[in-house]
Amino acid sequence: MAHKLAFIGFGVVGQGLAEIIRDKKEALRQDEGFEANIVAISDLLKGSIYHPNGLDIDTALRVLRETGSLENYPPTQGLVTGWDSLKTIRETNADTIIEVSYTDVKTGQPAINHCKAAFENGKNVVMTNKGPVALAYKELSEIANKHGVYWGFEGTVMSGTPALRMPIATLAGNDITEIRGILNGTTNYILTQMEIAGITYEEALKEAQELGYAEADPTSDVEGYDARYKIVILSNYVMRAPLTVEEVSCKGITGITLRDIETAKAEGKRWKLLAKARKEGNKVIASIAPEKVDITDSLASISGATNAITYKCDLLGAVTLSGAGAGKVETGFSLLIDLITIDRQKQLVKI
Ligand SMILES: NC(=O)C1=CN([C@@H]2O[C@H](COP(=O)(O)OP(=O)(O)OC[C@H]3O[C@@H](n4cnc5c(N)ncnc54)[C@H](OP(=O)(O)O)[C@@H]3O)[C@@H](O)[C@H]2O)C=CC1
Ligand SMILES: N[C@@H](CC=O)C(=O)O
Repeated sequence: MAHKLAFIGFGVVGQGLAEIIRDKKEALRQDEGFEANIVAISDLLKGSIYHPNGLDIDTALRVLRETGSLENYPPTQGLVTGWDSLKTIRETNADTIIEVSYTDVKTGQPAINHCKAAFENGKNVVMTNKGPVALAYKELSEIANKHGVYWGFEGTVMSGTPALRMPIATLAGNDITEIRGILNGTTNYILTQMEIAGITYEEALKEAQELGYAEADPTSDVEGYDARYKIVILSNYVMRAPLTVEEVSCKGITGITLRDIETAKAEGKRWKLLAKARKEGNKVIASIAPEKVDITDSLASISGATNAITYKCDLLGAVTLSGAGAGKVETGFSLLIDLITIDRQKQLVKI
């Protein structure tokens, strides 16, 4: 049966998923038996539309592109406009909420309340918003379990690259004792462009924003807060070890100048914003900080918005995964794989 989707937020990532569903509709139906009907979109400034029978994706994207407001969608019998996020979550006929609003680095709100409202109304949530997972993982997963619904958040770490699903599914049985990686696409893009293209920090940041990599407030990227959320998610979900945001020391890349980059280059080194977590007994020690890594270090060659992560496993040794860390289609894909997972789990239940 087709998923009925309601989008909360319709910026870069939301539109990325909508385009994938539109463009790969036939292939997804044939190859995966996957079908999705977008019934609602609720966005803070771009407006809100709901039709219980479904919206035409192409029309919604075109109307938004041409007029700036979803509410200029052609009026049809049954079309509702103006519902806010909570009303959309509670009162539409959607079975799954796509939560792609801003990540709030202090409170995680209103996305935490969006998740609660969805779960309490028997709806699945798939999201790329990191706040709820970093700040309320235990509480929200308990509520989701209690209501028998699915909570997917693959895209919260390394966009569509399976940084969460891969270790949980295929490294199961290992104790992951250490994680080291580049977990923010914007800062890696900035550092790469400063070195390779010789452009300034400000120019590189502007490019990262134009390419859809940066957070709505890029302070989160450049001060390391985004990577801090991601290492907290990895610790709680992948290492199964409690870690809070306050316990992670955090330094960003704002102090790094073109001159620092040139000096590192002359020394055979390269600046990278590294995220690290290491188990020590029952505790995890974690940090976010820029480091000059040797050019021979496997992370030195990770460039642009690409990210990489090494999991140190007790049975398998070090396993490294690299791939997209940000981007419209890449992160849209992370939502798609969570939706496909819902279908696969339903199939398993049937068997
Ligand atoms: N871009 C990327 O590569 C990645 C992003 N993410 C995460 O995915 C999420 C979405 O990112 P992205 O699409 O790039 O961000 P954008 O800023 O492009 O889009 C976010 C959208 O959410 C809307 N919004 C904010 N608050 C609310 C609310 N309360 N109710 C309804 N809509 C709301 C905004 O509305 P408006 O602008 O109209 O005010 C905006 O359209 C973020 O949490 C981000 O951290 C995760 C991985 C990668
Ligand atoms: N702003 C983030 C987006 C993905 O999480 C980044 O640049 O990595």
